[in-house]
Amino acid sequence: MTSVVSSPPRTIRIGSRKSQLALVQSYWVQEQLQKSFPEISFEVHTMSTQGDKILDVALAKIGDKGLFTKELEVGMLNHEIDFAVHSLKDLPTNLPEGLTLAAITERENPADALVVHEKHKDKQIDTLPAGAVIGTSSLRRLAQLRNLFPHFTFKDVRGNLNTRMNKLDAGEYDALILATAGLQRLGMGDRIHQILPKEVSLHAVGQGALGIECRADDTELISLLKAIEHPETRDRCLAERAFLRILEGGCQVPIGVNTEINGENLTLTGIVASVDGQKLVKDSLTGRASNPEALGAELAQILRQQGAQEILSEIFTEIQRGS
Ligand SMILES: NCc1[nH]cc(CCC(=O)O)c1CC(=O)O
Repeated sequence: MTSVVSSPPRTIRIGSRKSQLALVQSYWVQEQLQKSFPEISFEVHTMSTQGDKILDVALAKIGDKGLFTKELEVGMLNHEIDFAVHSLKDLPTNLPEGLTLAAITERENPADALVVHEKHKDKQIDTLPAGAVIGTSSLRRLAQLRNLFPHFTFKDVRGNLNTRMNKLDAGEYDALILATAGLQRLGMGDRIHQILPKEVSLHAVGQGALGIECRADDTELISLLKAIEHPETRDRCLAERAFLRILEGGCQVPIGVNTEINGENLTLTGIVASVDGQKLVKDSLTGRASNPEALGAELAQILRQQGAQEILSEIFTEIQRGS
């Protein structure tokens, strides 16, 4: 037989955080790629990120973006790993020089979910009693719920999903607000008591989707990764990310979105709220799904004209003062 010159089979190293959710997501991506490319070997390499180490400080006060992604990005730039799997909502809208968002996978239900203590099993978000202690670590959830339900008490909650559930079941909270997608991926979908409608809570940008980041010059890998991209999720998430990119200014802020695709059209709804839930700017825009980033940017400008910038500037000043 004549020998054929071919490049040696490539091993592709996937970088993942060590959290249970991150591992489930990374192994899912590995499995999908392995099915599409049986001749390539895909290995998962784990790394701790800053966000995994700081567990006792409210996330909103740490304020820095990229808390869950930085170490993985350094690993890619140093060629220790080839790509990283992120919960898209944890991936900053501006990536470091040299890296790119290569693919976005099909999203789970992006909505927030209400999880209740057993004693409230006959209740919904709008029938929980006054003074009910609601656990959330997100300013976005806090602001929107405070606006509609000022009679609740809101308390920060950190730790992995099991820790949070244990705190709820032990009676430290009456209910928690968590991402539907995270609960489903970790096999705790049965704890979802109510999926919050978009009138109650607009979800985070990119919630429920996975973002795959790699070196911008690794064109071979980028074309492989397209095999697991979900075009509709990508269009929706690119509109959401463009909206956030224009509005944000350096920390976790109460910004929520919803997107829907109808045929050729994409509808983006966005909200910017003050942390006390008193001020709230919300609007929707429909345009061609083929130009999602322009739509996101345009909605951001519309909300700015309606006062979003004042709300955001106030939040940045408060955080800088350390309040
Ligand atoms: N901020 C932490 C985080 N990052 C991704 C998810 C859940 C999965 C997802 O939204 O994709 C969560 C937990 C939560 O918000 O309840």
